[in-house]
Amino acid sequence: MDKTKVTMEPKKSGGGGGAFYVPGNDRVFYKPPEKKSPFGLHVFANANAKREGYISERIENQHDSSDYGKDYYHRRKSGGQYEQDQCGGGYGRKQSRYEGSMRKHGRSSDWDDGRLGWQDTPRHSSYSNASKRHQAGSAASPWDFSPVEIPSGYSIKSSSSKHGAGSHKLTVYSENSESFKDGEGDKTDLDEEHKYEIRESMRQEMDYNSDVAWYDREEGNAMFDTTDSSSLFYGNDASYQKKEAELAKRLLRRDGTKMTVAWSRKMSQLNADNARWEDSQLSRSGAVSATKAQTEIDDEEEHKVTLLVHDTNLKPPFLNDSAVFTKQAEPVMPIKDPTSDMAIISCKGSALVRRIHEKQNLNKSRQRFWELAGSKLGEILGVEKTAEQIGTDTAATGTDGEINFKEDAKFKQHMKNGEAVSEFAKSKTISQQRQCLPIYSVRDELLQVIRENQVIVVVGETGSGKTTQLTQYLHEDGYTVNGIVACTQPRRVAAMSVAKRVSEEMETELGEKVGYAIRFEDVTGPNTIIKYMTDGVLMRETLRDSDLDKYRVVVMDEAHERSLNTDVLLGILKKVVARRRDFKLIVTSATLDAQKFQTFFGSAPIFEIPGRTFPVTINYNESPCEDYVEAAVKKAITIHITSTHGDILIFMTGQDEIEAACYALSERMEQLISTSKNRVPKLLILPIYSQLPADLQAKIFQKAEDGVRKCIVATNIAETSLTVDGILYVIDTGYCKMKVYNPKMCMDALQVFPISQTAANQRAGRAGRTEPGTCYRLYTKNAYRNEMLPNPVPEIQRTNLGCGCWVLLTIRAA
Ligand SMILES: Nc1ncnc2c1ncn2[C@@H]1O[C@H](COP(=O)(O)OP(=O)(O)OP(=O)(O)O)[C@@H](O)[C@H]1O
Repeated sequence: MDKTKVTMEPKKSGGGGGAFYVPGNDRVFYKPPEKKSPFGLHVFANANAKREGYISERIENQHDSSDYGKDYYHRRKSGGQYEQDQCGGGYGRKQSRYEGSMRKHGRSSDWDDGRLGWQDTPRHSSYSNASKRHQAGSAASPWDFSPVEIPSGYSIKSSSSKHGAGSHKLTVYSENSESFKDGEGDKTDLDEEHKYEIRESMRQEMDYNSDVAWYDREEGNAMFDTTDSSSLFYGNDASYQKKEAELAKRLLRRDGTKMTVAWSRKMSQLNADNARWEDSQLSRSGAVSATKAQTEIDDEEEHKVTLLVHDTNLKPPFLNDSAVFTKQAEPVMPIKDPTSDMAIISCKGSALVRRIHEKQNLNKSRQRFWELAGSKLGEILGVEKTAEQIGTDTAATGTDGEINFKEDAKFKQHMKNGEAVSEFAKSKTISQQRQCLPIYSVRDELLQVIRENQVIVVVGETGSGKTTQLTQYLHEDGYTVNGIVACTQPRRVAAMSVAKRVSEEMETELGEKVGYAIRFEDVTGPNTIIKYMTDGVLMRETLRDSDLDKYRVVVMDEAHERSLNTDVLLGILKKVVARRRDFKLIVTSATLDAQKFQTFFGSAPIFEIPGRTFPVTINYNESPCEDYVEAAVKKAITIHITSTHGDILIFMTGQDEIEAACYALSERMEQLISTSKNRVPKLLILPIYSQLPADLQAKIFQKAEDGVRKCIVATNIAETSLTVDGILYVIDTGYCKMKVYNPKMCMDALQVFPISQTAANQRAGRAGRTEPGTCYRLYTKNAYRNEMLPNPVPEIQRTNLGCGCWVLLTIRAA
């Protein structure tokens, strides 16, 4: 008989764990202080004891352990059914179920073949695996019966080392065991021996496990549902198989394949997230006051670090409601009368724009739906990209595959030499054209005033030659011998186009004697003596060189626009003028509001340029128009049909309106061509706004084909300094977008407002530059006089000054 005697002794070592001592092998096994084990004696014993009414009997006899042992052994001997159930039935099944995990730990021996009754508690890892599996389906613990008070912690000694290290076990003999077939004497001896062994071992193990169960239950752990008769250790085979099937089903995907560990984790995470969301919803709704706190901390949790960031110190003061940084609670509205027709119409916006947007969005989504090229489906079906799509994709990509986002913003490569369109330009040489300008008649007086004064304010009508001629006169008068003559413009397109024109007049390459510098593009060289630039670029240069040493004269053009950069620059240049005696400043303005500049610079002389190149006829609407975009489109079509020649320039407020107007124009032209019996001349529709790529912006300066009329739809970037040869008609809607700072929201907002009278005159001035022109104002004369401000509200009064202040602080620090 292969028998191992096991005796139990009180624990020698402290702590919750115990030592397994195997005599003859002198090997001590540490038993970890586990709280529970589904494989140990306690479970087996408790489950069966409950079935047999053993526990109640045991409680009755707990003061007489020998009797209890006897009773137990007696029943073992006589209760055949019981023995069979334990050794060959229920437990056999249980053992086979967990065989894998046990063998993993090298416990394979003869007691592992299912014949033997029970075995010691598995190691921690197999325990934890099993517990994890059962927690999913179990609601209560098998230790849920009343616990018995017993001393905790015992060590177990094995009386035999026959099975080698690690094969210690408690043995219960089965009926078909060899020992039972031996003689009666042997049997009696064995009975006596096992009476003690079983009584002690059973009691100690059960006591230990009951103790564990007691503490475990207190902690809220539940491994097995004692109320569930189909629980694992109750031996209900059908329900066990059902649970197995459920578990297997849960580990399968919908397509029948097995779940990977990652997927299973994902599912668990998803379930956990859902549960957390439900908890938060419940607590928010007030249905529960708090959720149960997690008391168990697993290994992963231990490694997690929770960072608590207190935002009280990080919150910037301007986000703190208590700090007030402005005394002005209301935004400064650049509007004369908020109840006027124009103000109300500007708030309502254009109905045509809304209609077209809806239509375009619908078309776009349809187009996207059918557009297979470039998509995955397109690749599968072999749909190739069109040349246009490839061009768009690779336009900004350089030879090495790098993306150059600034490439599109460069004007120089797109600007071709201007071809004359008007009779004025065609019939006269450039020098003759220059001599026709109003400024030419006052050239000498002007130069004399400049020689005598350090700061001069020059006022003149649109097209009188301030921008293009003044710089050349200064060059001719010797101001470029030891310095550069700079001319600032509020807008990039103006700086670029004027530089181009002056380089043509001076018969030099753009970038040589005459150049321009705008954001992302510096077309100047070492020989540059006349430099056009945006006011923003000059302001940046003052950060590097506060005295602007390389400049001899600075012409601040279109100062009446009162952009933020212009106003800041005026302040900076005033100091430069004070520091440098050789420096000259000329401020040009299209309005008679020049006294302000005069005063600012300490009674600087104002020089007026009389007259204009060509007259401009102004036409007003008889009544206010509700939809100015619709009215502008109609007016353009009317001009196109009724007039013989001359290009059209329409002013809109922004990109969305421009796109809508271009769409409506092309749609109506198509209708016109298809319905008209007479031949309708072509209309070339050209949008221009600041966000448009430079190549498309440059198109407005190119001559259209013969017999084709250009119709430019622009924002106010075409309002000043721009000369497009051939423009005879200007359609002025009377509105523009302006940035206004809202102190309540602490943000700038871009809103549509009626323009000022000065701006209206500037718009009209885009016609009549190379031949007499007409301006159609889509508002009444009364509105011009009473609903428009005479001058625009300076940007410095209506926008956020954060950026300007930074610049000034930087200059002061430099
Ligand atoms: N690209 C061009 N093609 C043809 N003529 C041009 C061109 N640019 C300027 N001119 C001529 O030069 C004139 C003066 O233009 P300039 O821009 O200097 O006037 P301005 O007084 O600055 O006007 P504004 O204040 O409106 O900018 C124009 O009226 C026009 O006759």
